[in-house]
Amino acid sequence: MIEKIINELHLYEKKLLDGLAKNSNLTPEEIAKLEQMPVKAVTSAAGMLESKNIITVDKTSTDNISLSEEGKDYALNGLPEHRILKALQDFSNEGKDEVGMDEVIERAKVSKAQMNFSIGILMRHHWAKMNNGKLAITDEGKNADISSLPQVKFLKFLHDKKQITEENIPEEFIKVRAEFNKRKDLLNIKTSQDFHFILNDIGKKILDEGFSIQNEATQLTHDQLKTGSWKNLHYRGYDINASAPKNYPGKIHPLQQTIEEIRDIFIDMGFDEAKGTILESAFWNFDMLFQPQDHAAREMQDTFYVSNPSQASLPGGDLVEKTRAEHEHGGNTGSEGWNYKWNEDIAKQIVLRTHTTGLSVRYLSKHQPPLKMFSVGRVFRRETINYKHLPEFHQVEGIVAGEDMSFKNLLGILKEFYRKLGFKVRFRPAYFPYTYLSIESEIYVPEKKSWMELGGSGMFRPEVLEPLGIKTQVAAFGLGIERLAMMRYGIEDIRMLYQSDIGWLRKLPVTRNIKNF
Ligand SMILES: N[C@@H](Cc1ccccc1)C(=O)O
Repeated sequence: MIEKIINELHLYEKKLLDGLAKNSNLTPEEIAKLEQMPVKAVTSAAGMLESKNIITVDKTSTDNISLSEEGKDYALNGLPEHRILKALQDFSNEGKDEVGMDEVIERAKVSKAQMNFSIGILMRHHWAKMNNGKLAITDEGKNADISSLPQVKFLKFLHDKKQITEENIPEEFIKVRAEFNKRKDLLNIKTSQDFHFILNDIGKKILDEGFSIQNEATQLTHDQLKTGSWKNLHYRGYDINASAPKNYPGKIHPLQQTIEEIRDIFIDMGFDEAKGTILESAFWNFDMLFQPQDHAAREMQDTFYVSNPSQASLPGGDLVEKTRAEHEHGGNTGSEGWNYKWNEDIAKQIVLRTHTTGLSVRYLSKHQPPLKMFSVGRVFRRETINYKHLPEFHQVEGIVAGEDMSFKNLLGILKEFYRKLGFKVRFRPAYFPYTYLSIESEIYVPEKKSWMELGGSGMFRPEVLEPLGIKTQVAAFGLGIERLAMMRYGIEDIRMLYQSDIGWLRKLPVTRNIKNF
């Protein structure tokens, strides 16, 4: 029985017992020195031994009392109430038994607050009374011997001693000591802990039995393995209950995770992925989308314009002239167009793309229907930042073009896409210069009790399709991604997606795909 206990003792436990065998009155620091181990190891080994009922740890805490800075000041210059009493005594000796407050304050060198606080004490001791707003000294006040007051003596005592433990305070000061407890900031009290280890019966038996202290092998060396000396080493047992540090494995950022899932969904639905650039000419970003050159979205306060490079080149062929025709008079579509003079220079401006829809028309300029294309990318708008707006965010853009493509098909595609992500959305009529019919998808946010816009879509207008030579219907959509990520991960503020505060990220599960969460 005892042997089993001894076998299970850790090195530091043995060392502690060994120390106690030499002298049972040692402090943790003394044992640490004697047994060559850290003090912390002594206290934690003591805890282990106590839990095994081998020793008892007797913890005593001692309060060490000393004067605070304020206390020291009072020890040297007197407590405020005593300084006031002294001032009143002096005034009385000069023949003045009633003195105005301000005069007393000045002579006693106390603050107004100290004065207010002291008046109560002076009256309680019957040293002074208030008389028409003046302080009047009493006979008791006149005869009081300040230097023999217990408060004065105790302060002086503490000042001379510098520090004293609670138990060693002399009898005569016990009452003032308690009184000082009620006065804030006079005393500093530091509590120190003392440990005393007492061997229990099992502890004594262990020492009678005796044990050897072998240093334990922690890391095996090449040599020990080669020579076979590892066979004779003493190994420390594993403590499977020991707490281990928390592990935070790397994981894909929720926004990236959402993007990858969206990609998977469109690829599953048979879409081809296209990629574009962040810098885009106004021609592709706006003009090709039949967005008039005086359209509000093109203003500086909505769009980031790039000054270097200052101009984009426009595509060759007749695309530019056809676009001019759409804007000026609607081309051959039967539309009137916007009825203004289209300016090539404005189309040459370079912007940080405000949407990914420019990419869709670029794609249509190179590919003929039937086709299904999607693209994920960053877009930029001069937005005021708040819980659902950022000046930079991601969109998933897409077009579906084909003979039988209809507006109903578009609704079906959108519905299916959101369903696959786990969302139910509603559609609201909307307006975009380049689509008709146009809709906006919205999702309900219970926390905000309101609907949040997720993105626009619609059927490209003839004015968009004619210059491209596209003869079929084209359904198009451009959907925000950050807001979807917000909803999926229960984030109330879109900014969290871009903050380096990783607290909330750590709590997320380490799954690549949480499609059916
Ligand atoms: N480009 C629009 C969305 C959209 C795309 C395609 C068609 C219609 C609307 C936006 O940024 O909000």
